Amino acid sequence: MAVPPLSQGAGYGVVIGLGALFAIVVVGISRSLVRYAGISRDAEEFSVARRSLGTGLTAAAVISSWTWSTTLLSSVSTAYNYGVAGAMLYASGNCTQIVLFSTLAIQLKRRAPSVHTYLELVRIRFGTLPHFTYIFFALATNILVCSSVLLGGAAAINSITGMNTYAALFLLPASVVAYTLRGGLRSTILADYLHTVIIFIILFILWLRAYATFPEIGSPAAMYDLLVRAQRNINVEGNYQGSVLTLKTEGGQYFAWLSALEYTGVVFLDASFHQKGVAAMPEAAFPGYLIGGLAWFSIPFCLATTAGLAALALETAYPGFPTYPNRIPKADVSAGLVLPYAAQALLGKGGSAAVLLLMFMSCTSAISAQMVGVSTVVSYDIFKTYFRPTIGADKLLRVNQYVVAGFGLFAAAFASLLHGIGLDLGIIYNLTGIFTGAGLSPLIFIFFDTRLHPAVVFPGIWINFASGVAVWLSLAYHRSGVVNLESVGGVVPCLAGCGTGIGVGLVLSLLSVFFFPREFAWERIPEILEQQHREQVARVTKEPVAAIAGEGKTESINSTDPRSQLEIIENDPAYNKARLDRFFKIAVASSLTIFVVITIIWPFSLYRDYVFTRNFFQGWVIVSFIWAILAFVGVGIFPLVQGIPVAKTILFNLRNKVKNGGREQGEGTVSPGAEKASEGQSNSSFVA
Ligand SMILES: NC(N)=O
Repeated sequence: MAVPPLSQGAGYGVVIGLGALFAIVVVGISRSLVRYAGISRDAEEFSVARRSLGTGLTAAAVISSWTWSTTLLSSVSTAYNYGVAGAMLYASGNCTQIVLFSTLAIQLKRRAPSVHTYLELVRIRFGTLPHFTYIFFALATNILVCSSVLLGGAAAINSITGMNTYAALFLLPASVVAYTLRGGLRSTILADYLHTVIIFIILFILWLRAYATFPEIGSPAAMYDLLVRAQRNINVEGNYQGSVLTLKTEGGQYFAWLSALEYTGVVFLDASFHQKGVAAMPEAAFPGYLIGGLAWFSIPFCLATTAGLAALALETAYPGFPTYPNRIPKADVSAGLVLPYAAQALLGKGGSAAVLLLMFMSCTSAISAQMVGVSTVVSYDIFKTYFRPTIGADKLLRVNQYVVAGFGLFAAAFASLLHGIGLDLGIIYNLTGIFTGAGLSPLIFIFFDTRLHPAVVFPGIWINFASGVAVWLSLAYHRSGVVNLESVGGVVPCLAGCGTGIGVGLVLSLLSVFFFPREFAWERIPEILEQQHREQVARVTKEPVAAIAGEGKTESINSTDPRSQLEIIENDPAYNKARLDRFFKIAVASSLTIFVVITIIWPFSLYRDYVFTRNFFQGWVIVSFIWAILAFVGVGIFPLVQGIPVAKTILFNLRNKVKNGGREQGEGTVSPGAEKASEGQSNSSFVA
């Protein structure tokens, strides 16, 4: 590994200092919203932001919770491995599941608008064992995601500053816990927004440096020439003519399909994505996911087309490249270090500092979303459901907070364990699908079909999982003659294992739907909720169910209870059935179109015996930059514009406070004059 360009002090300074600064800023904004914009603090606000997010913040939340350190590091490594195709295929393989997810978000609003997590829907439909099965796979997904985010981030920080990897693994989550504890979903989204803006700014700087001002490159045409020259030492196995300038890539395709499948599993099973769908207003869910997904595409596409190709062009040609005159060692590529090396070559210490910032931003924004997701699952799906069914909103908020702190510690310890046994970002990235594939097919049927048999969920998902593991390990052994970290982390065995889990689940689901249907009526949800609630209370209080029923349901209802949410939502015109049906149709049509265009037509129309010409390459690079600019408008500027009414409300109330000599009108008070502004709350993405 090359000598770290920055000091350890810089590493600790960013991770601890910037962490503290972010915590202060975000807690400050969060307090202002409570004091001056009428936002209250309880479990409902903590977990689903009162289901009030507008389009802008939903989009910002989606892009930032999908922009992991893994995204930045792996996309650049993939471009380094497979050339221009790697950048494009990383982006396309990981983008469309976000857009496709918008259909699940709307469907949940149409069919089960009162739930906080999709796991509640599983329980309503199938009961306890299927519920626990999905809780297991949902939490496994969160743990794998956090591990890969932390492992990639800590490895990069270690290579840039020499900071101890274990220290980075523990300090990165620590700074997130502070503001997540305080504000829950809304404050993590506000922090995410700030992170995303900074990530885009650094992306623009890198692109402009590589393609406009860097003396060794300086233009897309010069990059092309350097790549052609570098090609003399490079033969990418499986690429047309071994070229880094073709989209015909076998290895890149395997990688893209592994990404598409395993990360569809991640997005659909990870409670934090559903949570943002739940938190979005009905009219904001689809456009929020659409803008977020398309904007996200630009980050790996533009970044990898810049840094991944710059690394290929410079590593053996430019003495300022950290590994010059050698190619980057394989282990460093797998650990995700191509991005820090390229940034250092392009911008010197400034580039290393930029990547350090990128790592901090992307790790903390992803981890905060994961923390809120996990805390919501543990508090609502485990604690409230099985231990304290009548718990109030305030007490549930406490549980949420304990879980946030506990999960932060657990994630750091687990990632340290993986680091200790030699698992790096590349291996975790590949094997994630073994865990996320098993539950994917049944989940799609749970959302979109009413005939699934409970046995397909339990024990069905365990059968899918066991089949996936068997195929994965056998193929690893068959290809390498040995089962070790290297063989089980290979793309092909992992793709086969993930595909098997999904495929077996699909076959079982179809068999059940066509031959053993178990009809479910969505209209029965209120009745089932009531019955399940009575059973939970009876189990905890050890009273007969009939006695609980005699108490009358309102006595044990509070704002965290899906039954009360159902009543609120039923009276909300935003949840009008015809309106939701229309959103659903638009979401299905648009997301399928985007899937077909971005994942099938675009890459496969160019999957031919073709090496980019200089002109084509220039156009390609310019498109990557324009896409990033449009994305910034969507997720950087649009949320700000939508937030203006709430900013006005806060300023109005602050001014009143100053006029009244520091006396407040009361916490959460919105003055009459400002009410007009806060009417925009439902449209305003900063509160809303
Ligand atoms: N978020 C991903 N898959 O990079």
